[in-house]
Amino acid sequence: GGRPPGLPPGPPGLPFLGNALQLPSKDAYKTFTKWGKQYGPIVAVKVFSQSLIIINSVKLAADLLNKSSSSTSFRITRRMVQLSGFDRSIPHLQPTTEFNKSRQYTKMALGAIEMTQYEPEHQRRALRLVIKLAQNPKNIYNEIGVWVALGFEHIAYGTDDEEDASGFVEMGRHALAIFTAASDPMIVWAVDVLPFLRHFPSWLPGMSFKRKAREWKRVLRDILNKPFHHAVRKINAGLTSQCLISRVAESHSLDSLDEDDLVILKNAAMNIYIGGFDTMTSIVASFYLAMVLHPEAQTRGQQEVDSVTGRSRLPTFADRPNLPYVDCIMKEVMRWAIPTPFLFPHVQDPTSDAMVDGVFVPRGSLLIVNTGGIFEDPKIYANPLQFWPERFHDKNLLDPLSIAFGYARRQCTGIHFVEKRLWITIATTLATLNICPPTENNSRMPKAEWTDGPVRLPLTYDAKFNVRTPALLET
Ligand code: HEM
Repeated sequence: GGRPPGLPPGPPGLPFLGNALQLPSKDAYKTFTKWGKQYGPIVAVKVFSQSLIIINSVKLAADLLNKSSSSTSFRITRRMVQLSGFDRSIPHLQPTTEFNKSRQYTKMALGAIEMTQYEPEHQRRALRLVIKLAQNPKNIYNEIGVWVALGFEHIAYGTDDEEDASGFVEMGRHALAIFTAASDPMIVWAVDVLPFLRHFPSWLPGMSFKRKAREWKRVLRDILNKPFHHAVRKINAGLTSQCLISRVAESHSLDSLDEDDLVILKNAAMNIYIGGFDTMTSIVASFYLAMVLHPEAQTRGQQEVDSVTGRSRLPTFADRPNLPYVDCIMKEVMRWAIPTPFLFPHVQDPTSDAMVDGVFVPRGSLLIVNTGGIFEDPKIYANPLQFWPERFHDKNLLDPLSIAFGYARRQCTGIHFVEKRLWITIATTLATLNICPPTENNSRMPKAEWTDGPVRLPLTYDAKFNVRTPALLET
């Protein structure tokens, strides 16, 4: 059939399959950028019967996802997500009352005010990471990953680091791996394409998804319940520090929640706990990678921090107005190494088509913002592949943090957390460490390369973390 008027242009596809065979299996955002150059800032492709609208323009993204957010905040329904029970976690909830409630809960722990009250804890935890890296530079990823996980465990469930003997970090990682496999828009499970398969018994060939879904459900049940009950036991014994569960206990009393509210609360806590594992590990690891590769930026950052602290104390949030270059580094890391190069697709209301800025958006289309492509657009950022924090002295330049976290009512619930935790981690690192290549002769210089997928991480690399201000690490 012909294209409806107003449907954006795009690569021609095959009958039935549409553009399925052209869908990139690697570096999707680079293919989206290439299509953008070829067909314009908005591109339509079809995979089987599913329309994808790829947005390569900041203005169109805002018009579609902010201004028209009441009809563009849906999510795609994935069978594996439903079968395994992850459909009640925020990224997959449709914009319903449950969705609003769940986001309301996460705000009680991650809101702007809560994150400001949490500043002393952000400072303590940034210092803890720096000490860990100085002590054990052999396994950067593991140190950062465990540090990230324990940080969220504290915010969601009020646990102290020592308590992780309970194994919640491993449990969280396992649950996140499952969530990712079930949700990855580039992985097509047979049951997603041919939904009737779910009615077949699991012992038939090709039905392994059923067994998988059952196994995943068990993991999900543990991650929803075990840390939650641990928190409740501690609250009842009067032992917890402030966390999501304790805040809810104070404001509503946990006993007053009905069965359904309890499920919503457990899912919200779980979303706080594992929602930021990969993105946060990615951005922190990319910051250290940038420092290894760009000693000039590192030195400039260290000089700025030293000029404010006199090397006699650690930086604090009160210093932020006097540390503009630290802000530049944060923005540049987010731009250069965006963990989520194409957001998490929104979906146009499955019951109605839309016309936005003269663009026809068929009902149920996947709306994919190519953030990674926008961050590498030379018309916005000169020499985009270069890591160069100084570019952000220009106050008119698009702030990457203003679009990296997505749009309107689906905007990332972790945004205030990241803005605080990442900033203080950068400032504390500059104050205390020299990050160097792993060998003197630069023979094992890390590369600026990332894994593929909806959340990308820098490829593993080695670095040296030399302490430059030992007195500041003595706590
Ligand atoms: C550098 C770090 C992070 C980046 C780049 C990031 C990015 C994103 C993006 C692009 C989305 C999709 C927004 C949209 O659909 O418009 C998202 C959603 C989400 N993020 Fe983050 N995120 C980060 C950290 C975190 C953290 C720390 C948490 C929690 C502690 C978190 C929890 C969530 C949740 C629950 C959603 C789903 C929101 C919804 O569907 O309504 N993220 N994030």
